[in-house]
Amino acid sequence: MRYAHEVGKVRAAEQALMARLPEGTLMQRAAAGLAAVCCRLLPRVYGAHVVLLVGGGDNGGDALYAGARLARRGARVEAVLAGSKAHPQGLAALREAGGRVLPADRAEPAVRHADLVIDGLTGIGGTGALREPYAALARLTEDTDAIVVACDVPSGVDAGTGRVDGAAVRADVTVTFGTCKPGLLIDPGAARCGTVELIDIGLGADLPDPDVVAVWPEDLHIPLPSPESDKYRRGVVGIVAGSERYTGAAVLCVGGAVRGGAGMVRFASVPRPVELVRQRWPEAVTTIIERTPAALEKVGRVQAWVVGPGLGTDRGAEALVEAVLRTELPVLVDADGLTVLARRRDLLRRQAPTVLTPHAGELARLLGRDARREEIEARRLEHVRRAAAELSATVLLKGSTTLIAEQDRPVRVNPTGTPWLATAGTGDVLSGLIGALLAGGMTALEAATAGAYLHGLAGRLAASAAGSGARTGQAPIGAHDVVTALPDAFRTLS
Ligand SMILES: NC(=O)C1=CN([C@@H]2O[C@H](COP(=O)(O)OP(=O)(O)OC[C@H]3O[C@@H](n4cnc5c(N)ncnc54)[C@H](OP(=O)(O)O)[C@@H]3O)[C@@H](O)[C@H]2O)[C@@H](O)CC1
Ligand SMILES: Nc1ncnc2c1ncn2[C@@H]1O[C@H](COP(=O)(O)OP(=O)(O)O)[C@@H](O)[C@H]1O
Ligand SMILES: [K+]
Repeated sequence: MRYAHEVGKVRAAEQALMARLPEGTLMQRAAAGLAAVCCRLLPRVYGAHVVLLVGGGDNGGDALYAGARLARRGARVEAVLAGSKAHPQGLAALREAGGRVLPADRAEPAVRHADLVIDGLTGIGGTGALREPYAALARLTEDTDAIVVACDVPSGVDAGTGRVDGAAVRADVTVTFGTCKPGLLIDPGAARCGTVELIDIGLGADLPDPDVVAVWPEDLHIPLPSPESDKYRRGVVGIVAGSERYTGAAVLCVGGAVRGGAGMVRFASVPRPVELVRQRWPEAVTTIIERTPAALEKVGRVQAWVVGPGLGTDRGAEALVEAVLRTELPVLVDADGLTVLARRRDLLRRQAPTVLTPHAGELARLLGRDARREEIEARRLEHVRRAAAELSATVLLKGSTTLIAEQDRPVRVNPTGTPWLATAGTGDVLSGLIGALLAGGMTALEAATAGAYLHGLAGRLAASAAGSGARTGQAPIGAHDVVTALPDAFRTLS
C-alpha cells in the first residue's frame, strides 16, 4: 500500500525531526532527491536546459537547491521567480552554481523550449486557487514538450484533499518528500501528478498511522475455492433489484455476482426482471416476490444481500430495503436503495455490516443538509470520511478515484479504474461483485476494496484493445463488457 498523511501531520513530523538535525538538513535531503530524479529523467544532464518555477516559500527553496545541483553537473538552469521574495539561501546557491534568474517576460519561451521544468511554486503551503503570477506560470506547464517535474505537489493541487480550484501544474513526475499527501492519490489532484516518486527524508519514525492508503494487489485476500468447497460454503448472495420499469440494472447486478465468484446467486424481484435475469443468467436461482415487508420469506438462505439497483423509490421499494436491512446479515445498498435510505436513515441502525456504494449525487442525498454534489466531487476524502462516521457504515464513494471509508480506519484509495467506466450500468456490476465477495466471507472493508479493485481492472481490460494497433488502444465499453472482463481481472491476482 502507498500511504498518505494529512498535511498537519506531515508538518508536525517535519518539526519533530528538524529539531534533532542541523538547520537546513531536510531541505538538502529533499533537494538531493529531487535533483537525482531529474538526472534520471534527462537523457543527458550536461548541457540540458532546465527551468525552475519558484514560489516564495520552502517549495521554491527545494527547487532552487535542486537547480543548483543540476547546474553543478553542467545543466543550463534558469529560474523564474513568482513572488516578490524567494528562498534567499537557495537563490544564492543557484547563482553560485552558475544558474541565473530570468525576467518574468522570458518565462513563456523558456518553459516552452526547456528540456525539463521543475515546479516549485507551491507545495503543502499552497492555499486556495493560485493567484497571479503563480497561476499564469502553472498554466505554462500545460503547453510544453519539456518533462515537467512537480516538487512535492503539483502547484494548484490542494495537498490535503486533491482539490483543484483554477490553474494547476500538469506534471509528468511528482517527487514528494517524507510521505505521500492525500491530494496526490485522489482526483482531480491525482490526475495532475503523473508518476509519484517518494523521497525518504527520514520522517518515518515521526509519522503517525497513515490517513489514506492506496490499495496494492497484494493487499487483497480474495478467498479461492478449495477441494472442500461447495456452492454453499463459497457463499450465497441474495440480490433484490429491478422493477417492472427498470430491468437492466438487475441483469447487470446478477452478472457481477455470478462472475464475482458467488457459490450461488439468489435473485428476487417482480416478474419482468425475474424473466430477463433467468434468460441471461440461467445460473441464478430466481424467486418472484411481492414488494412487501414479508418478501424475503420465500427466498431461501443467503450469506449476504445486495439491494437497490433498478428498484425504484416508491413504498414497495422502501418495504424491500427495510426487509433486507432488518436481517442480521451483511448488506450492500446501492442506487435506488440509497435514495430510499436518504429518507429512512433509521434503517442503518443495525449490528451486521452495511456497505453503501454511492456516487457523489447519491452521497449528497444521503448526507442531506449542506452537502452538494459539486462539493463532494471536489473534496471527496472529507465527505467519504464524514459519511462513514455519520452513517455507521462502510462507504464506497464512486467516481473518478473510488474511495472506501470505515470509521477510525485509513481511507482506502482504489488505484484501478478508467474514465471509460463512466457509463450507465457499471455501478450495478460493482454492487453484484461486492455482494458476492461479502457472501464469500470477506469483511465489509475487504469486500469493498477488492470489488473496487477488480471492477476498475475489468473496466481497463475491457476498454483496452490489445493488439489492435490503435494509437491509444482504448475504446468505449458497455457495462456488460465489464462483466465479461471480470474473470480476466481475477486472473491477474492468482
Ligand atoms: N518543512 C520542512 O521541513 C520541509 C519542507 N519542504 C518543502 O517545503 C514545502 C512547504 O513550504 P512552505 O511551508 O514554505 O509553503 P510552500 O508550499 O512553499 O507555499 C508557500 C508559498 O506559496 C505562496 N502561496 C500559497 N498559496 C498561494 C496561492 N494560492 N497563490 C499564490 N501563491 C501562494 C505563499 O505566498 P504568500 O501567501 O506567503 O504570499 C508562499 O510564498 C513543502 O511542500 C516541501 O516542498 C522540504 O524542503 C522538506 C522539508
Ligand atoms: N471519471 C471516472 N473515472 C473512473 N471511474 C469512473 C468515473 N466516473 C464513474 N466511474 C465509475 O463508473 C461506475 C459508475 O457507477 P454509477 O455511477 O453507479 O453508474 P450506474 O448507476 O449507471 O451503474 C463506478 O464504478 C464509478 O467509480
Ligand atoms: K510544487
